[in-house]
Amino acid sequence: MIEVKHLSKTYSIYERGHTLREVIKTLVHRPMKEITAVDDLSFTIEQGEMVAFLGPNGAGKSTTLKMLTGVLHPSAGEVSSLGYTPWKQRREYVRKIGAVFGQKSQLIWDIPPSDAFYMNKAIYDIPDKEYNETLDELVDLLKVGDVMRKPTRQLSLGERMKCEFIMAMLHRPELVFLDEPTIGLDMIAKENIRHFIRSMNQRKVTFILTTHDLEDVEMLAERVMVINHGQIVVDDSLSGLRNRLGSKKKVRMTTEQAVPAMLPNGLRLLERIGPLELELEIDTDVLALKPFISNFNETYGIIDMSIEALPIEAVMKQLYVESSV
Ligand SMILES: Nc1ncnc2c1ncn2[C@@H]1O[C@H](COP(=O)(O)OP(=O)(O)OP(=O)(O)O)[C@@H](O)[C@H]1O
Repeated sequence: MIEVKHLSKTYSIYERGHTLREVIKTLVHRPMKEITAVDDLSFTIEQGEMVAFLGPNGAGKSTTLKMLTGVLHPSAGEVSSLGYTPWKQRREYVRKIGAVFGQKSQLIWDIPPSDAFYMNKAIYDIPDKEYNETLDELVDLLKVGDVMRKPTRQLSLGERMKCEFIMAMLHRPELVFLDEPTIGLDMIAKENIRHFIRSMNQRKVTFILTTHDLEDVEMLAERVMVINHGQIVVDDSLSGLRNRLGSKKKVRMTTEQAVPAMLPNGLRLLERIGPLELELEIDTDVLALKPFISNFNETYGIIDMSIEALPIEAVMKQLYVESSV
């Protein structure tokens, strides 16, 4: 469905001086500097996949998405998406794709979403029957029957985001790009939006998602692509990514006596919550759970304890750090 081969993007920017002397010098001669935002990316995405595109700030995610949506021309490489070269056949291509940007609205501030939907009907040339059926279905799924008739400016962020999704899905796109789709939403609104995305994905709509919200990733993604410095660091299933932590677990415990800062091999202090309460990371390949528990109980007296797998956040932190050196 999407085939990306050796995709690269280099931005040329003017270098600015730091000192007044340098700034004056650059008024006469402005030296150029090149920034490689995307560096030789190759991957394929099949129909019906739900892929999270992750990476630290400045990793090259937005630049990649802009090339995949056809907004930006690459410096090198090829993309075939739904049979189109996005930046060359943009007019035809945008009829097949949808996009929701958490930080950018596609609705019009002073008019109700229902009117904006009708404008999209005209833009995409959607036949009456198809439009009415799709709208009824989406309104029902997202429960925005009354909301969509109020001017957009009067809507809460959660209500507006639901309408943004309707706007993006009305022409029944096969492929949808989501950029931070749940940013700023409360827990209930996030869950509603995630539920909607999942139900569309069950109907074989392909989603490519970029987010810094790892809960979005845990709740939605099946495949995770991590990029840093414009290159793919990891391309794996969500469970495969979790397994990378393998034998590491998070232990939270309250003891009768304070645990000192110096810890045996295989243990790492994550957080000291109180004088007698702390969170540790244990690598069970180095230190097995059984001797760790009996040893700690004998020495410090365990009052309370919980052990759980490290969250995806820990994997990501490790990956970002490793790929930055
Ligand atoms: N229009 C531009 N001109 C020059 N440099 C740019 C431009 N857009 C992005 N960059 C640079 O390219 C690199 C990648 O930026 P990009 O916006 O793709 O990262 P990102 O992964 O989306 O980051 P974030 O998570 O912060 O949105 C950064 O170093 C950025 O400064």
